[in-house]
Amino acid sequence: MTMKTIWEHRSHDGVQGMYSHASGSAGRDMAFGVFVPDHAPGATLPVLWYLSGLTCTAANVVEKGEYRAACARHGIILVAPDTSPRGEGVADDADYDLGVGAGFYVDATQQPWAANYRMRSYVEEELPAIVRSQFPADFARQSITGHSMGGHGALTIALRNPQRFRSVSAFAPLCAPMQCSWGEKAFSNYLGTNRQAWRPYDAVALIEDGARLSELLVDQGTADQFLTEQLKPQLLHQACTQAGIDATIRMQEGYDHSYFFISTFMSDHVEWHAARLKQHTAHE
Ligand SMILES: N[C@@H](CCC(=O)N[C@@H](CS)C(=O)NCC(=O)O)C(=O)O
Repeated sequence: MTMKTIWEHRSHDGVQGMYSHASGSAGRDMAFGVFVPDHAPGATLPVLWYLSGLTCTAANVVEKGEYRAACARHGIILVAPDTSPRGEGVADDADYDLGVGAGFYVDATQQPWAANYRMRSYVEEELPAIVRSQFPADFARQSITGHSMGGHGALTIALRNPQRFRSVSAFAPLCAPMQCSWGEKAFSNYLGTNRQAWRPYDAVALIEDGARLSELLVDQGTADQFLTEQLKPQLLHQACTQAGIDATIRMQEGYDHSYFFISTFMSDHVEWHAARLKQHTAHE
């Protein structure tokens, strides 16, 4: 496996880089961002995964997420994957909510998507192996967060892999994609019409089916234009209450769906994860 450095810049007492590699899951080169705070020679640092939303590349959060000062303060590596395969020959759609920029963190089973749209395998398996081999990452200490479609990705990946992540949070996540038009459109195209096959990709359905976390943190703007039709935090709240999951869902007055909202609460999230990443567990 060869990783290429696209660029690196010193920033906030660390190095922000953009890298790429030939991905087996996506069948194309995939770019991803990594911020590594300064650290002692030989030391390894905990990892926070950040999954992005519709229309994003790995660059949006790197440019507008404002996470570096908090990550440097807490000694946390942040990894930002792309949201879909892209490039010549990759299936696409004219709409922004399907195809390139809209991978939904699923492994597609339907044509024409199945060949390249394997973002579940990419984010859960392939990219972690690369990060582990190329960066000073302590994989015993991982947390995950994301925005919108990426918040859906973070919640569902954490619910499916509770032993792997110390903590999960999200900014304006799609809480129940099976119950909104973005999710229904994506899942019927990528996964087919059998809704049972959608359930491993829906946070509320996963909780209804028995997946458990001890806690989660969500920030949601009240002026978010997608709140009512797509995001539906009340469904996550209900599911968590019934399942005994300690869900902190903070409605933030006047904030919209943009990176102006995300960057406002980013340091809160990094700090929340840092507190959990620093705790010692029984097997340490
Ligand atoms: N393009 C869509 C909105 C897509 C959108 O808001 N994407 C969010 C994630 S769901 C985003 O982060 N966009 C990129 C950015 O703001 O940098 C529209 O016109 O309604």
